[in-house]
Amino acid sequence: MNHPESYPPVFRKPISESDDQVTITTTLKNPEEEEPKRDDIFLQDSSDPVEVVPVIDLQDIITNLEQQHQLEEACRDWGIFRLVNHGVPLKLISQLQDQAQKIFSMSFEAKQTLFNNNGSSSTPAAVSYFWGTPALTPSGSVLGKVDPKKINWVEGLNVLLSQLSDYHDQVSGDTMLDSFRVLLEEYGGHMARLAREIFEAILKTLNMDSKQYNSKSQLLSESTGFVRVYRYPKISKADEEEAVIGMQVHTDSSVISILNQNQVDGLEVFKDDKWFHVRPILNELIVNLGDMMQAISNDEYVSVKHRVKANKHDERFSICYFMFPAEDGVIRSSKYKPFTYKDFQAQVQHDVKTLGFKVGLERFKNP
Ligand SMILES: O=C(O)CCC(=O)C(=O)O
Ligand SMILES: [Fe+2]
Repeated sequence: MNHPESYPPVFRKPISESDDQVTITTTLKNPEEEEPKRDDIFLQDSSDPVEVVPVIDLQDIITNLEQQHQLEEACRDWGIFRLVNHGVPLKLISQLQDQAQKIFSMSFEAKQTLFNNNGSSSTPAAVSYFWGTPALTPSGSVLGKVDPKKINWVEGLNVLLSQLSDYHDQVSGDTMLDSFRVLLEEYGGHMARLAREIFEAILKTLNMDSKQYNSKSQLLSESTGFVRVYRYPKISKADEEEAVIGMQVHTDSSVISILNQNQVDGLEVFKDDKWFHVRPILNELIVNLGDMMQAISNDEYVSVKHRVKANKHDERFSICYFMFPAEDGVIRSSKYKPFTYKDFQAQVQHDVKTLGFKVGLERFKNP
């Protein structure tokens, strides 16, 4: 483990030696997920099927009928695809990855101080630091309780893109944070462009009548976009004996999520009762559909179940972007009661707090 002092204390010793007095807690457990079994340890060397995730060329999806057909198949059968020709400079991606690595290698205490004391409920922090769970409140603090035995071996920075301009004043003088902010702004701009273009192409494949909605921005609102930057520690030999997970099985609540990862394996998707690796390939982004896209498409398309395995060879970094419908935009489709993203988010927060897991779309299905 590089810079052990940079990790949350619980990650510094093998899980078998951890005491159970962990103060943060939660789990966003998928109700369909079975308890991890000894033979389902989330490790890297298992004999999972190799990946065959479809590849989509962004340049072609608006105009090329064949690519539109492939996009439709990818959304229907997988809910995830690799994106090529996306126009995001490789240099920007690698600079952002480098900067994130530098920030994560600061001491745990420094990260806690730097990122957790600068927000209020009316103005949430632009960047907040969390670990052990991906389940956060909209303003970026940890939601609910974590079962210490099911800690997600991940730490992250939650970046509210709409708050980044204010962040400028807070970080002035800190060169590292200021260049992180500048890179995030540029990256966020590219992600919003991609989400819009992909969404447009997806609506086309659905032959959706946009008159059903007052405007498309109800379904996909740029102001909701946020970024999560993750570091997954390399796990130690002793931890292999335990069921270690990087990130537990879940579906995203978003319309669209866009991911870039360093060259370290971990992400897996669930299809036809099997887990598939989504291997990192240089200069490709991974796009997955979330719950809101599934509802908008009236279940034609899938919000894909995915998870991240712990890796015993290397640290893994990933940067995920999520875009949502406007809070008050009503989603209407015959399989669901009309609902807004605000309703959905409130229900998810309630379920995670009271039940310990996200129930998700089932809550809004018509009987
Ligand atoms: O780190 C990854 O590859 C995936 C993260 C993820 O699934 C999420 O943040 O929802
Ligand atoms: Fe996810």
